[in-house]
Amino acid sequence: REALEDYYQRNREVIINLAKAVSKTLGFEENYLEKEFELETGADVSAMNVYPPGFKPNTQIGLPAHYDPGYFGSLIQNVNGGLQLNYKQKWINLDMPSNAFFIKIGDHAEVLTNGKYKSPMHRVILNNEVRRISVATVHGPSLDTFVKPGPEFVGESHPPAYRGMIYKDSLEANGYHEIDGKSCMAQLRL
Ligand SMILES: O=C(O)CCC(=O)C(=O)O
Ligand SMILES: [Fe+2]
Repeated sequence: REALEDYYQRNREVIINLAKAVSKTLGFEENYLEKEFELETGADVSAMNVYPPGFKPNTQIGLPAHYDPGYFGSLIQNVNGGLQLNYKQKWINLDMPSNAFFIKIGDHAEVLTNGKYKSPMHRVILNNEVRRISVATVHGPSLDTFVKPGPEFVGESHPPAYRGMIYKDSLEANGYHEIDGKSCMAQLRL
């Protein structure tokens, strides 16, 4: 329990610092994302996943294709291999050592940036030999935050590509992170 608390605390420090760095990269002041997503009361949800070894060589699905809500998603795992990201309609294996920390863009960063940043579709393939354990955390805005494309990302050549929604409602649209291939993105895309 102590180790987990320590992990989540440090995890959040990294995430908030990354939010500052990304805000600056986007050309804003460093608290831009923290303000837009009201991160003082941000809602993080974490899942600990255990995947058994597979029986057939690298084909069995451990977790079907889906998108994650939130602005960033972070991941640690005990063995390399398993997570695949969809890029240009192809599945790419994430090559990530077991001592690494992986962060990806979530659906609500895609909405805020009006599609400038993309939330990758991903899935998990069972490893043949070993059991895989992962801790995946969805870093979300405050539950009451209304997330819509930021005015800075909308213009004549960039009409809004997503509708706005209260974060809590988009979690509901997402089936509260039930993995069934469904995503709030289907309802947010215009
Ligand atoms: O176990 C993993 O690598 C990913 C888990 C995941 O995508 C999730 O919990 O949303
Ligand atoms: Fe996921």
